[in-house]
Amino acid sequence: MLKNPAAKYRPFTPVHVTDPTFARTWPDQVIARPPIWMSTDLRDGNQALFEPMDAERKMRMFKTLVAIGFKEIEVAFPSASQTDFDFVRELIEGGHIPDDVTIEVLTQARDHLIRRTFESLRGARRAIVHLYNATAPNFRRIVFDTDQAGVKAIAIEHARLIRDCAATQPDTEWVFQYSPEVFTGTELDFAREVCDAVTEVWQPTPERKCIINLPATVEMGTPNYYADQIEWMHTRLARRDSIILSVHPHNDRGCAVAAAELAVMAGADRVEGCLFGNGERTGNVDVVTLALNLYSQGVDPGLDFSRINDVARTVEHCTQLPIHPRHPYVGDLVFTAFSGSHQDAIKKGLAVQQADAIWEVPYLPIDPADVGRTYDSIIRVNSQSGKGGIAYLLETEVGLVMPRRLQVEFSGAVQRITDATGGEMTASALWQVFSREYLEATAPVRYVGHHLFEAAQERQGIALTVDIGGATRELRGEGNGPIDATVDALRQAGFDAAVQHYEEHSLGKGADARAVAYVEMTVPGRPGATFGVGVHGNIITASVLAVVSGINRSQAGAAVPAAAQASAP
Ligand SMILES: CC(=O)SCCNC(=O)CCNC(=O)[C@H](O)C(C)(C)COP(=O)(O)OP(=O)(O)OC[C@H]1O[C@@H](n2cnc3c(N)ncnc32)[C@H](O)[C@@H]1OP(=O)(O)O
Ligand SMILES: CC(C)C(=O)C(=O)O
Ligand SMILES: [Mg+2]
Repeated sequence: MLKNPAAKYRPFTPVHVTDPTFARTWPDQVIARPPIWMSTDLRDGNQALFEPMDAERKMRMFKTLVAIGFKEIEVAFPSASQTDFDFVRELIEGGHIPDDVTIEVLTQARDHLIRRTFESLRGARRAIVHLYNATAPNFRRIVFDTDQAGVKAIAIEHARLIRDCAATQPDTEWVFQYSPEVFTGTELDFAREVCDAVTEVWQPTPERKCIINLPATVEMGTPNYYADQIEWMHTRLARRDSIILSVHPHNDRGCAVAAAELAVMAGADRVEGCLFGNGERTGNVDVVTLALNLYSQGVDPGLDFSRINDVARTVEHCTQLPIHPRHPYVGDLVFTAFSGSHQDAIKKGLAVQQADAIWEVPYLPIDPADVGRTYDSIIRVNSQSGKGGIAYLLETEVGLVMPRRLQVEFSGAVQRITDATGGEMTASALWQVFSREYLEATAPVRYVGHHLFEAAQERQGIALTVDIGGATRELRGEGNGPIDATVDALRQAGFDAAVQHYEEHSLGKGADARAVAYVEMTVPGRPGATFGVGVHGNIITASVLAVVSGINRSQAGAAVPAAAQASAP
């Protein structure tokens, strides 16, 4: 890279420098309704592929665009190839175009290409013929080897030919569209001069409008510059009431979505783009993001992405290009949170969100369900996660509703693993860790069985059979309930502890339902509390197991008590 890029690159010239009388109003505008959408997936998107779509892919893309709700679809550059020409014929002759959908085709400003274009459209009910020629200074000089008058003459001459060709096919309702290619790099007054000259030929009326499309063929400046250019044209074009003002942003600087939104605020009526931003180089503007941005503001975009994954798979099939996992609204990871505080907020948000209320779940700009995504993969657990995500996954996938302090305790165990492995943990991996940590600890005490009996003064008695260090022991205890009695029995073997908190709930439903019991225990002489967990088909057994689990966990690293050793055979 150059130390002094100014030696090679020119900065963009702001509109107010070339026209000091210009006073922008777009920053105060709010987009309250959608623009007219035009999909150019089958033209600009198609011309940018390693392998342009074949007939099957084109038809599949066309039907998908129709199903989404596009009413204007640029279907081909018919004079470019037989495939494109045949596709237009197939759409018309095969009756594939719904009455409320208008097809559009592109042509260069060259006689034989225009004539071939009209041939492809024979029999169409309604069609938009899109004429373009580059108007920017470097194109005038390098591509056309001409001056302003020369490129203006090309536009006028071929606008006339289009008008005349259309007159020979009067059964079709024609709409004309003109694009001064590389509008973003064209002197504004010259762009206006050429557009005015074209509309002078076409003589549009408020009832039969033509389309003037102002492409950011190459995105050259910040989106506010594009908005200024659009507002300048919007307020200065001749026959404005007879023009649908269209924009066509590309994404060279990564700002196409912003440019399109600001352009609509600046007076554009229509936006051309592609699904998920396919298109030349860095792509055309992503119409899906634009539409769902509107949706997230409470504005119906008029395009239906309620099955966005299906649309994504179709686009990937047709373009043979992958969609990035972080692509807005559609990427595999965009409704996923890895970091702990995000997971915690999402979990809390989802818990309180009412189905018919204003969406307020933190970190998720829209409800994933609205675009056919599920909550399943929202929360994932890795080394950046905290207790919230872990608890959410175990609750939704396994049915475990952990007490809050257990969540904190268990997240430490998970953290040690994710720190060591660096990887993600699925719900089933978390359950394995949980089982190992709480349910499978059998030392120093392994539960063998128990039976309850009534002790004196209506107290609960327990005969608890355990294995300690390989020796089977029967411990007897009493208490005001089974848990208290189990604690008492284990005390006989030297395992002293007190239960501070107890919770139990069912795991699963119906005949297969089991109970899960959580006990929080303290041990004399040891700081803090420890959890024990038991899972069993019988709720009492689950509680007894929870106490044994708590004893084992609280004994980790401690010497086996003398009472336990003394009585071992
Ligand atoms: C910004 C855009 O996306 S514009 C759309 C671009 N899309 C495509 O080009 C895809 C389809 N294109 C094609 O199949 C071919 O390029 C065709 C059929 C249009 C033309 O093919 P060819 O005649 O062989 O020309 P080629 O592909 O080399 O294009 C360059 C020629 O087009 C001319 N040209 C470029 N744009 C225009 C225009 N809008 N109007 C008139 N001529 C133009 C150039 O001056 C050049 O002419 P030259 O050969 O006399 O120097
Ligand atoms: C043909 C025109 C509209 C185009 O695709 C562009 O300028 O990007
Ligand atoms: Mg383009």
